[in-house]
Amino acid sequence: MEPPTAGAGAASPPAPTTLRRNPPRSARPPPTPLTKQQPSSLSRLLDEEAAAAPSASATMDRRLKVFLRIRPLPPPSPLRKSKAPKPKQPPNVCLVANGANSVALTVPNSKLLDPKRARTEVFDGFSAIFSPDSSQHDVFSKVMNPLVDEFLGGKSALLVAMGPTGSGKTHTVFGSPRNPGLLPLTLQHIFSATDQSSKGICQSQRSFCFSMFEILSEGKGERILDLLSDATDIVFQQSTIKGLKEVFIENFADAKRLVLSGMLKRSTAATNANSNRSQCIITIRAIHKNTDVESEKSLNNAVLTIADLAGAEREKKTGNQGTRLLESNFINNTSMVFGLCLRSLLEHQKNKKKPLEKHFKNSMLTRYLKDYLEGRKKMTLILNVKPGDDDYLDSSFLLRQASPYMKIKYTNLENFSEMVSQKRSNVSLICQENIKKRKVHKNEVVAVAGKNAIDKDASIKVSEQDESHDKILDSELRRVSRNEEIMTKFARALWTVLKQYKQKLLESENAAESTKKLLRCKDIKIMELEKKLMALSCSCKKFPTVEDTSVEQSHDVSSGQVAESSVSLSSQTNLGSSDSALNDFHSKRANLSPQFIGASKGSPIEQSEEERDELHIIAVEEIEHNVDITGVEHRSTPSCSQQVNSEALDVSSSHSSLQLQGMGALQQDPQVLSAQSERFEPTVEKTIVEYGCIQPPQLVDDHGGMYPRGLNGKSCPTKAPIAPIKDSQSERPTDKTEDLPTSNPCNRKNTRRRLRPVSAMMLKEFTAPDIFLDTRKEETVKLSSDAIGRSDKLIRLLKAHPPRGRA
Ligand SMILES: Nc1ncnc2c1ncn2[C@@H]1O[C@H](COP(=O)(O)OP(=O)(O)OP(=O)(O)O)[C@@H](O)[C@H]1O
Repeated sequence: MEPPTAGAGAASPPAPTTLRRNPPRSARPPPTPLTKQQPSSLSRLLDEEAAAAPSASATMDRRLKVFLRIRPLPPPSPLRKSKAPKPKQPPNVCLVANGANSVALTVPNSKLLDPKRARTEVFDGFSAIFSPDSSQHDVFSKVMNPLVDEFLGGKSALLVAMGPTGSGKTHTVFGSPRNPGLLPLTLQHIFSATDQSSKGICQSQRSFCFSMFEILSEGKGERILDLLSDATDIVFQQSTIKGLKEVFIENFADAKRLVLSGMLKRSTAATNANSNRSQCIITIRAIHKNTDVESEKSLNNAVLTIADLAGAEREKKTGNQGTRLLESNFINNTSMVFGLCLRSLLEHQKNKKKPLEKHFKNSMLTRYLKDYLEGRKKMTLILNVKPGDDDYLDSSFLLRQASPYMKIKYTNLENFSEMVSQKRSNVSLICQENIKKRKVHKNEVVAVAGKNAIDKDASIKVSEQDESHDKILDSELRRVSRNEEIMTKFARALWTVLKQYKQKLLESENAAESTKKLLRCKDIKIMELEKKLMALSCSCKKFPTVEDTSVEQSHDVSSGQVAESSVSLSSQTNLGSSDSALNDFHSKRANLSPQFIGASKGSPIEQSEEERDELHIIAVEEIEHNVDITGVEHRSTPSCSQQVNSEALDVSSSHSSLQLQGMGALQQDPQVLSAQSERFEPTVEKTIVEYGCIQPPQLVDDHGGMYPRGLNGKSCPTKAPIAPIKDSQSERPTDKTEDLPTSNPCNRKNTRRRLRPVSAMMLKEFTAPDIFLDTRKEETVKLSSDAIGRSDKLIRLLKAHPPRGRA
């Protein structure tokens, strides 16, 4: 029967796709001489190169060895055995060994998207493939025996068992009493070899230290548990474990007992997969007891390490939760970090420019195995896999992850270790020399530098240190100078700002000075106005008291002044200078207006009551008119004069009221006048209290005499005083009886209060600095206090000299 053609392919199943990973490299055959003649120089060279070139097996030896062990399929469960009928077909297997160094992984039908397109992956390049029927001894002989030999030869070695959970890692490493694993077989081999050597092959006597511990998760961290003791103070420091118990083992029986006790202590947790939840590490350290120096050197520091990693697991499969989930994460994380370290090493070996990443820092296990993961010591991997279809994903993941590791090379391990030790010794020597040389002067060091190599290195080191020191100093100086420059600029800017502020301050001081001067001028003006007002009031007071004296007319003396002069006369009479006042009045009389003159001439003394009343009315009107003129004048002057205006109004109104009183007093009986003067006393006091020492009730004239200036209308409720100026202006009464009731004390008071805020406001314009306002207040207070004293004096004088009424 002919094979199916391409055209008949539709009826036959499609050919499976096969991927090959890590195909074995064919070693280049050594060149063979063409003839048996005398070899030429070229052929000699080729021969030498062939001899120098490593053989294929030697190349393979230098690579990281990766073994694959396929565990047998688990036997059917007893329940299945008893009840279910025995399946005719064996369970499907996805992983089969298809050679000495390769396996084929076929995607199971259940995982195929297209069942017609089967897919198989072939993984080549393993050091050996152990089929499910392989024994522990087979594994030991191929995997462990070379490592033990190297260990006994003085080289450290590491075996790591990797694989998914339940794949047979623990079985491979520890085995069972009936079927011992790699560790028991190794111990047995070591002690059998030691026994042989002790029987005469080697004169040296060896002993070994055995330790066993595990790294397990604790919360979100990791911790170490010693499996040979109950010590709890175990600390991991720089790839070494402090506090870990190391037990001397001198024979296989002791070692076997220790392994069993450690196995019992190893923490296991019952998960669905019933797996170990920790990374177990066993170390065997060789100690040479002989005094032979060379043997001791070769055996020292040789450690054989076997690591049984916890199996990576999928959460979906195990159904872990809570703490178990944390453990699972820890296990998977450790496996991942382990793989990353090896991948980084491979990348670094492929391309030296790529740095060797420090992934080992991320896990305690990888930190402990740092030297192996960085390629300084030799390591061997044994991958444990399960061949069933159900484990396809785990097996595929592991094979894909680990197959690249086979390309990791261990080249020049001895040289590397020698180089490292040499480097370390050099470094220590240099450090010692540096400590010494630091005490010596730099020139002396340079002089001594040429004597020997160590001294040379030391001097170079010192000079390098000096250079670096100089560089640091330079950078520091630059930084300091930059800072200084910045500070200088800042200080300049600050100085400029301060200057500007100083200038502004001077300007404001000048403005304050000018304001002070202006205020002084205003004060002077106020004083002058007050004096003028006083003079006017004095001249007005003298008119009505003396009527038989001829006076000359004066253009600046008004009838109001004449009216006021009557008050002045009465007051002056009260003050005890009636004669001089009369003389003065006579002289002033000459200046009176013609109408007054006529009036006085007509009936100088024998004036009827009606005429006198008319004269009084005229006098009052004239006073009001005069005061109105004064008020208008003051209002027309700017701001500060408003104060004067208000004061003038006060004065004029007070004078008017006093004038009325005085005139009334002239008409009344002296006893009545004295009674009225008695009523003045409390009135004056009340007025002082009301004014709050702001408006002085009296003023002093140029001659030191005191004149009544402001007696409040309240003091004479029975006698109505003249109405406030504003009222009198607007409603100038033609009838005296209508005017009197409107000029009550209350109205007067209100008028005064209305004027005060205006004057205060205007004053404020000139007294922006508070200090001047305060000064002004002080002056006012002083004047008020003086006025109080004077009013008291006036009252006393009035009491002592009551005004005399006319006969
Ligand atoms: N090659 C083998 N031959 C016979 N039985 C095996 C083999 N490999 C494993 N087994 C059995 O499979 C079961 C699980 O094996 P083991 O405990 O070694 O798995 P594991 O990989 O260590 O799991 P975990 O990582 O979870 O601890 C054990 O009962 C063991 O006896």
